[in-house]
Amino acid sequence: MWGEGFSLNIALCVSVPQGFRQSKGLSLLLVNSRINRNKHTRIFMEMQGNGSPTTSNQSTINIPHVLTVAGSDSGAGAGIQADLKACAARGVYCSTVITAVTAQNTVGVQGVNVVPEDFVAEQMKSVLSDMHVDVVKTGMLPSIGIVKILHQHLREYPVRALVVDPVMVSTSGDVLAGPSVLAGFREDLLPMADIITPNLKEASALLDGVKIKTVSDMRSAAKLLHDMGVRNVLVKGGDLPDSLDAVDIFFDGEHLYELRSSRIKTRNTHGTGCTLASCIAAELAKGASMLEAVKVAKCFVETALDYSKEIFIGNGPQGPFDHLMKLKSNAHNSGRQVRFNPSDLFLYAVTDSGMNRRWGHSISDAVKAAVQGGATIVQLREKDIDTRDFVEAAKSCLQICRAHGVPLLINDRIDVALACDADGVHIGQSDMPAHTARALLGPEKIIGVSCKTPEQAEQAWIAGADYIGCGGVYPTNTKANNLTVGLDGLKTVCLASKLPVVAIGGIKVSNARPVMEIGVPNLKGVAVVSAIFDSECVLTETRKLHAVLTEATAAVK
Ligand SMILES: Cc1ncc(COP(=O)(O)OP(=O)(O)O)c(N)n1
Ligand SMILES: Cc1nc(C(=O)O)sc1CCOP(=O)(O)O
Ligand SMILES: [Mg+2]
Repeated sequence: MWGEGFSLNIALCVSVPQGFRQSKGLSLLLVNSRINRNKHTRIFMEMQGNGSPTTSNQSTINIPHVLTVAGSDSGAGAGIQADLKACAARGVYCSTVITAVTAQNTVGVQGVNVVPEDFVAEQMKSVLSDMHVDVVKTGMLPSIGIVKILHQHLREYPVRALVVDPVMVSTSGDVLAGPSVLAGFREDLLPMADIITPNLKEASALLDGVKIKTVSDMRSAAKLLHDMGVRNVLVKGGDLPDSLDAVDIFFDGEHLYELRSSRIKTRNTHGTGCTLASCIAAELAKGASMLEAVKVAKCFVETALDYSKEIFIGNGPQGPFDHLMKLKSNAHNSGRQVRFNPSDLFLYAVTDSGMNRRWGHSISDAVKAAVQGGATIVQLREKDIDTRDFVEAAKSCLQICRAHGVPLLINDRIDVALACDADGVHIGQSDMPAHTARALLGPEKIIGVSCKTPEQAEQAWIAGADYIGCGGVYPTNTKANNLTVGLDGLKTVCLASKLPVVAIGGIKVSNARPVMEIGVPNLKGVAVVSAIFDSECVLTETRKLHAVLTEATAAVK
């Protein structure tokens, strides 16, 4: 509370992304924290009773924040309640502006009570004038007046992104926003929105009743909606007749992406639209790119539907699903704020038990030295170790990596990754298929796939991988019978890949530079085994390689 005798902490973001508001008159000090991976490091400035700010060293975690502007669903499957659960499941704070209160259950909507416009405005002001909101997500906007109020507030309090779910008709077929609101969407919200996520009926309504019956119609609709001023469009094809897959079309103004996932057979689909949009907002708030946010959101919804396909709540035709089931069944706290940052691939250290034995290093000592020397990601590639020992070694390495904010991946062994709650896995073309690994690990974990061709890179992307490893760039003795693709092969794969790439195979201090100099932006770094682990002093060798990579990267820029 403000006032005499009270001490108040005001947290300020140090790295202020584009569009973020900054409080006036308070200076910013950078507190560097590698653990706080989304860089929203904060400092506290204590406002004493006399109002004069004094700095303290206290640093806090800035939880990414989504504000949802939507209607309440008494059955809690959709609306504000779904948004809150989705954001909680994605580790994001969610504040709420309630636009309408609906009496609703699994049968349908029994009543709607629209909140007076003045009071919607008051809620918006309360949140936006006080809290640091990263992303606003909209759901049910029942009147054009409310759309206008939202538009005014977003102009006054700009946020980093606006996600618009143009809710018009409930899944039960009840009207939640009449045709008069369409004008508000077209004139005010779409030109401001970073993404709009209509289903087929909503896309059709926004496009004056145009018929959308096929994937090809969805593609045209996405382009037409983009022409209305919105930066990205996701047309959801859940209602597409005769489709075995759930097909969505994503258009970013340049590329059209067909995002397919398997259709989960369940009655519990109430609230999937709200959840998807909230998940997109949550991922954007955490710093993801739009395509990445959409892919994670789709994967989250698919996983949540799958996990809750047998639950039974209510007696109507459409039940809610459980957003937190995945969390409950996998109740680890990963301690990582951001799931994957491609720049983590910069210096990728891959362990080898033979080399560690040769030099008398334990796995965890070797990993510690690599991380201290500047490794930005670690993979445990232990081909000849008992599973029990592997899990134990992985747990100790995880502690080391977490302390340095470095992700730890497990090679080949999804079971070991799950057992120790590693940050992800790396798998090859003959290991478990990437889409199966994704289904087992859920949307949070990092998945890397070895690829030697553009086709494999495309498959990895479709399967939901986060990055690809491409090699052998040079001949290597570490992996038997490995095909060398060379620098040219690496470049071809990088150019074709929609995912970030790390180069691997025979890379060392003396030849790393030409790899980084191939000049393709999605080549993010090199993965090495012998260059650092086949040595007495892993720390020194890692430092040397880090220096070479840093120099080469600076030269390329
Ligand atoms: C980063 C990275 N890239 C490629 C590989 C090779 O994986 P894979 O083809 O499955 O071969 P093994 O390493 O399992 O022998 C990798 N491990 N890491
Ligand atoms: C594990 C691995 N995968 C490769 C691939 O081409 O996919 S090459 C490789 C071995 C890399 O070891 P070093 O750095 O000692 O050459
Ligand atoms: Mg493998």
